[in-house]
Amino acid sequence: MTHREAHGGPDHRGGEHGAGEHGPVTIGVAEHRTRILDSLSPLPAVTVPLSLARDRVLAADIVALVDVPGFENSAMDGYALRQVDAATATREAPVALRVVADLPAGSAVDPPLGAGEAARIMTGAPVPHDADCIVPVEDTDSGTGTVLIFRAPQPAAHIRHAGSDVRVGEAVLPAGRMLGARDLAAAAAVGVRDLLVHPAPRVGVLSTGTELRPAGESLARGQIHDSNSILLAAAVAESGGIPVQLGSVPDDEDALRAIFEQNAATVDAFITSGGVSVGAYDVVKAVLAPLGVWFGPVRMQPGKPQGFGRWPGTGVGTPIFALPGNPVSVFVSFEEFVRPALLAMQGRSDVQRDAVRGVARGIASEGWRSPAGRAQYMPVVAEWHPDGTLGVRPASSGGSGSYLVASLAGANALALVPEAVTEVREGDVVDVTLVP
Ligand SMILES: Nc1nc2c(c(=O)[nH]1)N[C@H]1C(S)=C(S)[C@@H](COP(=O)(O)OP(=O)(O)OC[C@H]3O[C@@H](n4cnc5c(N)ncnc54)[C@H](O)[C@@H]3O)O[C@H]1N2
Ligand code: MOO
Repeated sequence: MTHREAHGGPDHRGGEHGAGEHGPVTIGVAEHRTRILDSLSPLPAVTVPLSLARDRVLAADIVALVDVPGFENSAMDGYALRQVDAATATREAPVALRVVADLPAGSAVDPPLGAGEAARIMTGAPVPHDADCIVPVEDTDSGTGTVLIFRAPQPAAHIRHAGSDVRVGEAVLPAGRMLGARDLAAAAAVGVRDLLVHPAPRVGVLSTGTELRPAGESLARGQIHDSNSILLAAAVAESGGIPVQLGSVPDDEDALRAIFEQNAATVDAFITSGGVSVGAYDVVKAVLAPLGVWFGPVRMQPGKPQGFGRWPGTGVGTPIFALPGNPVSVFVSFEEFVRPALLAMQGRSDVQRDAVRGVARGIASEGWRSPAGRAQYMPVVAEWHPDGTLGVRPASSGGSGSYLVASLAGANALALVPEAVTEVREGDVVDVTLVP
């Protein structure tokens, strides 16, 4: 089956200085993200115990401090013996050997074995130097004084050799790796206790708006529940950061300034929402723009008004992501700018999610519209169809409306409609990013 690419309308405008519907639009999504990433470095590495290293990124290569296995040991519960002593053994004509030692895992004993002698041995116990094979207990009568061997062993059977997994000094984990369960197990096995990693960024999350009330509180006319700080804190945690809830401030410049001042020394970044557009009460912009924080429209929908810069302080200052107030805009902005930035601060190089190809399906015949000259991020439901294609349809009949916060929860992906494309029709192919 072939599908059309989603297509541009006659009025499409792209390019560095294309115009959106509401005045000049001068910067694209990729350029804004690149500027952010270029201005950030991984947080200085710290030493942590293995128990605190999961999901952290290694800042230095790990090499083995010990051989793994550290010594020749048995792969089976059974008997350690000399292979020549049991070379003729069959079930009909078993070989009898004298059991001269009993070796559980952890035993330090190295019993001498003479001709016709065996040691009972458990999985993981060191193989006596005089033995050259293990006979599994299933091939014996399990005797403790004398044992009958029912099957001739192969040379070196069931022995795990020292260093056969990794040798002292060999590379085990490279710097830059995000540590998962298997990595931590490997580090522990090769003798490492503490690791040098990039720490989790502490991220101050702040909502702005006099209309905001905490979740669950009753609302007077004009008031809404603050959902952005809830979304952002959870998204920070999902991205490996430590959210620090700084609450919500009314549209008051002094109150906002005080929050930045009080917290700049103890967080690695701030994320604000609201107050960045062109309204009369856009306090975030009012407080930060004079300090050199960049504000401007990005060619995207939703998420057009963006700010990024630093709160001045020690060193280069504390990065601030000033996101627009609309909840869907907040989510899309986090995905496109903040998440990559937080991953980069953690030392990750793979900071963007992979896109997959989807096919617009089950959408009204007129399709969905996308603004000319802005990349559209449409919250969609993406699901596999029996023909093997990934079907994609908007999660809400309201499309990419940036206030549709409840419907956003029903999406499992964002469809990316390029700047030049003004309409997506049934059957069109679109890029899709699956989101948590
Ligand atoms: N004349 C213009 N008006 C607007 C423009 C424009 O270009 N010209 N852009 C629109 C776009 S696009 C967006 S996005 C918003 C961004 O505005 P702000 O960042 O200044 O955000 P606010 O005005 O403070 O809030 C917008 C919207 O979001 C709601 N909100 C705010 N904070 C929260 C929160 N914590 N939880 C839930 N909802 C929140 C707020 O009540 C507003 O409804 O500007 C457009 N206007
Ligand atoms: O760009 Mo605004 O973020 O659409 O609602």
